[in-house]
Amino acid sequence: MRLIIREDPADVGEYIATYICKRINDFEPTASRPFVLGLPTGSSPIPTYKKLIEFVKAGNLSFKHVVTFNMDEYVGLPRDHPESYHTFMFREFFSQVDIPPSQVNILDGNAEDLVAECNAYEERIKAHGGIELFLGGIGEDGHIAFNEPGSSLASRTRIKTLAYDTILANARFFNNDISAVPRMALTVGVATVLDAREVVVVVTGLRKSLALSKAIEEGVNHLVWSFVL
Ligand SMILES: N[C@@H]1[C@@H](O)[C@H](O)[C@@H](COP(=O)(O)O)O[C@@H]1O
Repeated sequence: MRLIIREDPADVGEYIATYICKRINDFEPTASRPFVLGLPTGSSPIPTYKKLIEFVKAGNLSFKHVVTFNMDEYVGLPRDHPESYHTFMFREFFSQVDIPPSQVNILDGNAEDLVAECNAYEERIKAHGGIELFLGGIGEDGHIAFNEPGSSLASRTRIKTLAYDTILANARFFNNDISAVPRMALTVGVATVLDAREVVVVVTGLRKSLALSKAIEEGVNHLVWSFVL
């Protein structure tokens, strides 16, 4: 694991976006050999998305041959709800870069059979040869994607009930109305993330300092995310 410290969220975004840009360009993706990129939602990756958009607009990066897999999605929230992760991703990123929508993969939290949806997602990742680089964020309680504390390190894409702390933290996106926050989500598992050839986790803000210190200073642990990364 490498810990890279930058001055503020904008610098973090610039560093990560520059890194992802280089990884994609060095990979020289084509239609038959696309770059497979895992992506998160949340406020932490927004500066990275902003920079990546700038690189695309400046002609230094293209998502034409990139296939993306998002980490998670709420269960039962309409796809066009302003806080669904579908809406978030298209608003903050996909609509502003040249990625063909057919190359975007996001879990469907309204699928009739949620278990089948999760299993099919794992299969789709496998069919693409696995994820080259998984960008992730963490919650204040140390979760990655929606793998709440206690999630198995061997976990795969599945349905998860959100921890109360996560519901509280995410209420800020639902007019601070706790009852409006979905109780369940579909999420890639810890093992799904770890299978990626490279994982980059963006951690910004004082609220994440305890989770980060545990990741850096303590051992591998299923109670606080990705300590394995
Ligand atoms: N499921 C998402 C996580 O994937 C994300 O990492 C976390 C942190 O969000 P933020 O970056 O806004 O702190 O929020 C949600 O719980």
